Amino acid sequence: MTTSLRKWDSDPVLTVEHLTMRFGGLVAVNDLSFSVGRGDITALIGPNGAGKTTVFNCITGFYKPTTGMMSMRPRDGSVHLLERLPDFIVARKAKVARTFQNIRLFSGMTLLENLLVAQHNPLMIASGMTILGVLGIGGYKAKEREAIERARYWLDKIGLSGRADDPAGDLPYGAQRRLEIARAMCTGPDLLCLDEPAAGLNPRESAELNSLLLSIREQDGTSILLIEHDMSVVMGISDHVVVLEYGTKIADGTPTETRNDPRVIAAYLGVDDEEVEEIEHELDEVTGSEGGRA
Ligand SMILES: Nc1ncnc2c1ncn2[C@@H]1O[C@H](COP(=O)(O)OP(=O)(O)OP(=O)(O)O)[C@@H](O)[C@H]1O
Repeated sequence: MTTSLRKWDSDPVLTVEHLTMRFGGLVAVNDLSFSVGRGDITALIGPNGAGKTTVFNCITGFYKPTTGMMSMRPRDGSVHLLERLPDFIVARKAKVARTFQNIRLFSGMTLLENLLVAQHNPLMIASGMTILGVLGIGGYKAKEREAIERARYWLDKIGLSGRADDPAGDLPYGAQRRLEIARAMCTGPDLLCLDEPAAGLNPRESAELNSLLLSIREQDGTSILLIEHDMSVVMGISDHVVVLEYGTKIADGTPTETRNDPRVIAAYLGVDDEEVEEIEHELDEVTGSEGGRA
């Protein structure tokens, strides 16, 4: 990818500037700035405790950051400063959806019901919160039909149409993960934030996940920000990788650039600062030159 194609510079959907999050004396995220390109798959990676989930919690309004600014620009041309919004407005107006590290489906509800619950807000608004909605007067019936169609579209896309009426809790683990992504997509987001979507998946499920995320990017035009430890997912499908260590950004670039960055290698191998130069030297020998790394 050449510099001119870096969407995160030329057309960012999300810009995070000088984000800091402190918990008492602990600085979980330290003066972090990065952008997510519109239509890109961006991976936020780093060792355990690096601050990745905290960044997600700030973006999605679960935490109010200590300092910093996060601007979200959905396709409708609006601009939203996420640090000023409560979480339900982040989802509804700024069009940011998320999944969590631990699956949070309604396991007793059917697959279809899980996808309809995600669309509860627009349905309530269409009902006018009145008896008219219950009677099917006004736009409620049409909105309800749209919600069912959207749910069926996503069930089809994740390959689970045949199980629409089964309880979500009966699905195998990998299918539950896909259902969570479908549920987030039913809210019509411009930015989909996924917290370790490949955790616990076997290689076949991991490959299915990669295809699903690529098709979300290509067919639905939704930008994706994902936290992931599975390097086959990160390196296989990402356009852009941002690396954190102890809350601080240590690398930001294409997958190839970050994979070969000595600071990233050092962070993952857990080596000391002095050893980074040695690794840098070894990498130069392998790649032939400084420029060969990118
Ligand atoms: N609500 C909280 N209160 C206090 N400390 C917190 C809170 N949330 C996170 N932390 C601390 O902030 C640091 C970053 O945690 P975070 O969960 O963001 O890391 P992570 O990179 O997502 O880790 P992992 O890959 O293990 O999920 C850790 O030291 C964690 O203990």
